[in-house]
Amino acid sequence: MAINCLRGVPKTPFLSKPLIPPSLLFSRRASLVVTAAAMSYDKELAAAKKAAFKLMFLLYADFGGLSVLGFFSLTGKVQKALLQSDVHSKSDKSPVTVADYGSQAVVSFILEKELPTESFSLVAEEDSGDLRKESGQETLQRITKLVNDTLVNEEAYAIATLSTEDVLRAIDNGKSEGGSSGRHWVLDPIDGTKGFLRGDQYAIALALLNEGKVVLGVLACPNLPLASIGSNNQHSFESSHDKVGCLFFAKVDEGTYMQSLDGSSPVKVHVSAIENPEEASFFESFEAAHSLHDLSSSIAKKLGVKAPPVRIDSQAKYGALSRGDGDIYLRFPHKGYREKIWDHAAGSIVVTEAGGVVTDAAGKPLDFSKGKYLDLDTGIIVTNQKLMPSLLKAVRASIEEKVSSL
Ligand SMILES: Nc1ncnc2c1ncn2[C@@H]1O[C@H](COP(=O)(O)O)[C@@H](O)[C@H]1OP(=O)(O)O
Ligand SMILES: [Mg+2]
Ligand SMILES: [Mg+2]
Ligand SMILES: [Mg+2]
Repeated sequence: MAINCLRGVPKTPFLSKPLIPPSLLFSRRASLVVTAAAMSYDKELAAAKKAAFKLMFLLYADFGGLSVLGFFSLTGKVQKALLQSDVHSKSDKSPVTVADYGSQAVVSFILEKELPTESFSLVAEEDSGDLRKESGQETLQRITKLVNDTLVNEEAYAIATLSTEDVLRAIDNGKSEGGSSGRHWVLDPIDGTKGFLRGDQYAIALALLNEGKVVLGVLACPNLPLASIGSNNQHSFESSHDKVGCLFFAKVDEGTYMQSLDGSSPVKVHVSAIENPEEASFFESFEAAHSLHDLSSSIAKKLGVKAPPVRIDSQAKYGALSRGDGDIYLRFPHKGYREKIWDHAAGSIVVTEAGGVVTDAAGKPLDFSKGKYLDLDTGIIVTNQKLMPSLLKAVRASIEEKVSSL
């Protein structure tokens, strides 16, 4: 397996925290240290992984017959074909499916049930507006069935069958505005819906913000092969016989881990250690409408990158980069597009905890504390620490060239 990894599971963070020196006792700093020590986010991570794994099994293309969790009457292939056939268009013309809504309802429901003592705030992509209209009733019935099928084995929740109203409420839990104080979950229920519909890459991306910072992220990529998807290895994931389905997870200061669907232990992953741009490869969006491919290729040329771009959908790019499949991710949306926090929160912690760097085109860290939008300069660039200075230089030069040619 071409992954930079060390086998092992995360250590219990309590054991590695220093004791508080007497001089700090009763001071404001001491209370901050105590608070930080108390915040292991273990149960939050467990809840987030539970929701993401359930959805991975639900959406996994070649699930057929495998009944590890035993909660499906349909095989994955049939299930997924049904989900992919039910597509609607949102007001911004982007597609939304029963899977997007169903995934948001399932995550919202599981987080609330698993973390009953915490106040619950969720910033998520979908809302129930269209499902409350007459024209949305059939779709709402299908979503409700999907959610009930997914939760059927959760006896511990002691729930009766969920009604359509329960499902609408679970989706609308995602209406929080986020911000710089308190805790907020951030969810993209299906990131890369176009990739999902094509049978290519997509992700379920869930992160937790605390005081405006991402402290935990789970990125489930049901179609991502366990083997590297480096630049010489582009193929149709659906037809691949390789093992597919990877879940990445990261907690602040504890590294990034990857887990497969077969129940094996998580492996620690690292970004690549490449220093020479000539040996580097880069990821960008599959959809040209999502990112300026000509700007990326000008940057790559200036840097001296020789390999062609690896074009894949969704935050699977962050996951692949976190395990060293590629070295750079370039994202330059068309003018006027505003990036949302749910498109980067989980991916960014997965990469930074694996040793990488995520900034805007000006080299500033992403700021997740401003509500549902990221307020940033021009684009998003991701790479390892060694390559970042020369990448930033190439980005600046290419942007200047582009501006002066207009
Ligand atoms: N016009 C756009 N420009 C940039 N990103 C977009 C645009 N429209 C949708 N997106 C979002 O970009 C992300 C996918 O980008 P990519 O696959 O190119 O990396 C998704 O989050 C997608 O939303 P969605 O979550 O609805 O799929
Ligand atoms: Mg969408
Ligand atoms: Mg998205
Ligand atoms: Mg989405």
